[in-house]
Amino acid sequence: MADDEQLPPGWKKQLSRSTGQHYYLNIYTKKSQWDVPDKPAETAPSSGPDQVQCSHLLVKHKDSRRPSSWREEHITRTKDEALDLILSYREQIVQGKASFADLAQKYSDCSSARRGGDLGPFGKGAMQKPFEEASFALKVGELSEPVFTDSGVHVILRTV
Ligand SMILES: O=C(CCc1ccccc1)N[C@H](Cc1nc2ccccc2[nH]1)C(=O)O
Repeated sequence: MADDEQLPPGWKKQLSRSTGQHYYLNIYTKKSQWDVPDKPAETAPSSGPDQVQCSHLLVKHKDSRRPSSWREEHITRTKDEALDLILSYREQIVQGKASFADLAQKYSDCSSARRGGDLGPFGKGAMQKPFEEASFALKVGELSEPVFTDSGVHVILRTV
């Protein structure tokens, strides 16, 4: 049975009062495990990447923060109509009938349209919260569900 001194750094051997079995406590995260640890205790739960890179397709509506874009000087569609458009674009992308970059370039109401929707790398605090939370929740290559911000309705593709 490994004693504390033989354990990798950051672990403490404990005795379970309920089962009489030994378990191992990570002294940093306070997480415990039954198996004898074979590597140093992680010092903090992994908090994910500092930055992500995403492309997005934005459809604005009459209640958007700035209901104007390179495509349309005065945007009058409703939020529901914007959502319907985003869902139709998303469906075309999922079915492989069009590429994300093509549709963003043609239809996005954001100036990033000229780059196929690419926003470049960004960290936390750079974008409106709903957009940030959706972006950081995506895996690389994953497409978001519709995301609502003050700018309008987005679909987001995480690229890096
Ligand atoms: O704020 C911008 C520029 C965004 C941008 C960032 C980096 C590179 C290129 C563009 N455009 C807004 C529309 C808009 N609102 C957004 C909210 C979150 C992410 C991208 C967004 N785009 C607008 O045009 O009203």
